[in-house]
Amino acid sequence: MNQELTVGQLSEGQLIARFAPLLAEQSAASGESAESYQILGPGDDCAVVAAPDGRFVISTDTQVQGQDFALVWPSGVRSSGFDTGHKCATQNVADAAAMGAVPSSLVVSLTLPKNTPVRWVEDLARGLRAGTLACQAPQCHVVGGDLGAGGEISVTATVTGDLQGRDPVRRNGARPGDQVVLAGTVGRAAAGLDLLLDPALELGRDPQLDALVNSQLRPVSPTPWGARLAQSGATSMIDASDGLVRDLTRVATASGVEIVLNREALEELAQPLRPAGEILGQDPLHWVLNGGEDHGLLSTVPADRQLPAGVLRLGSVRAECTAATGVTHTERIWLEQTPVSQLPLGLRGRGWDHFESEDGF
Ligand SMILES: Nc1ncnc2c1ncn2[C@@H]1O[C@H](COP(=O)(O)OP(=O)(O)OP(=O)(O)O)[C@@H](O)[C@H]1O
Ligand SMILES: Cc1ncc(C[n+]2csc(CCOP(=O)(O)O)c2C)c(N)n1
Ligand SMILES: [Mg+2]
Repeated sequence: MNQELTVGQLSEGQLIARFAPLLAEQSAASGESAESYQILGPGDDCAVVAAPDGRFVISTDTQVQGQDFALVWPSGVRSSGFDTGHKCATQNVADAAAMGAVPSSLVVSLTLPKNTPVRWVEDLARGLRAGTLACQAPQCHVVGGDLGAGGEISVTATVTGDLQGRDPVRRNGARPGDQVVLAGTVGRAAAGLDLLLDPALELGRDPQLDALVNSQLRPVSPTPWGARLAQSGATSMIDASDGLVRDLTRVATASGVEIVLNREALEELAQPLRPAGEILGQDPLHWVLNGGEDHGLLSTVPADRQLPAGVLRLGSVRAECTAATGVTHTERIWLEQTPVSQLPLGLRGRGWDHFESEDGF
C-alpha cells in the first residue's frame, strides 16, 4: 500500500520548512547570476520586493486539478508536482512578459488534499524554480505564499513585473500596417493535451509525441522577448493562452483592427505537429489556430522594424472593414482571404473558455 508521507502527517510549518528551501535550489546549479528583485523572501507576514520603476504590473493565474491538469490523464500519464509547478511559473511570468515587463516575483497559494504526498509538493517547489529558469526569468523568485487544505489540488500564483521605465504594452495599440509576430510557440500544448486525453495511446515511446506532451505539461514562455519587443516599439502584446485566434481576436477587438494571418507561417508551426495529427486524425492547423497554453508571446510591431531572429512573422494588421464592404465587424481574424469563421469545419474552433469548453478542443 501507499506508505508515502502525506501533507496530512505534517504541520503547516513543517511543510513550509520542506518546501521553501527548494524554491531557490537550482539557481546556483544553473549558473544563473541575474539580479533578484527579492529583498525579503518567505518567512514573515509579507515579502519585500524591489520595484525600481515605481510602478509594477501584477496578475494572477490558477490551476485546478481536473480542470487545468489531471493527476492521472486518460492516456495513463501522470502530472507530477514538478509539472504543475513548472506550468504555474510559466503561465504567470508569461502574463508579466506580455505587458513588456520583466517578471520580478511570484507568490504561490496552495490548496492540498490531506492525502497529497509531501514528495509531490516538494516537486512542485522544484518545478516552480525550473519553470522560471526555463522561461529565462532567473531574477523572478517565489517570495511567499499560502498553504491550506481542501478537496482537490489548486495552485494559484500572483506575479509582479518590472516595466523598467517603459510604457506597458497593452492589447489596444495594434495599428494598420503593423506586422503580427510570435515569440515562442502555439499549438504544441494543445496537441499534447489531445494526446494526453486519448486513452488508446501509449505515450513515452516516440520522442516527437513526448515533446508535445511536455509542451502541455511544462510549457515554456520566452519571457525576455516581452521586454525586447517592447523596446523595439511593440504596439500590442498578449500571451497566447486560450488559442491564437481567440487571443488575437482580443487584440484586434481592443485595437479596432483586423488581423490577416499568413498560411505559410501557420503551416510552418503546424509542421512538427503532423505526426500527432496523423495519429489523432486531426488537421494540425487546427491546434495552431485554436490551441492554448503554449504561452508564446503574440505582438504587433510597426512594419518598418527589422524582425530579429527568434520571432516569427505570422501576418499583418489592417484597418477594420466598414459596413460598406459588406463584412461584419465580428470578422476580426482572417486566414489570407478567408475569415476564420468560414474555414472548413476541421479547422474551425473557439479556443479555450473555462465555462464553455469541453475536454480538449
Ligand atoms: N476575478 C477577477 N476579478 C477581477 N478581474 C478579473 C477577474 N478575473 C479576470 N479578471 C480580469 O479579466 C481580464 C481577462 O482575464 P484573463 O484571465 O482572460 O486574462 P489573462 O490573465 O491574460 O489570461 P491568461 O491567464 O490566460 O493569460 C484580465 O485583465 C483579468 O485581470
Ligand atoms: C484536464 C485539462 N483539461 C483541459 C485543459 C485545457 N485548458 C485548461 S485551461 C486552458 C487555457 C488557459 O487557461 P487560463 O486562461 O486560466 O490560463 C486550457 C486550454 C487542461 N489543461 N487540462
Ligand atoms: Mg494573458
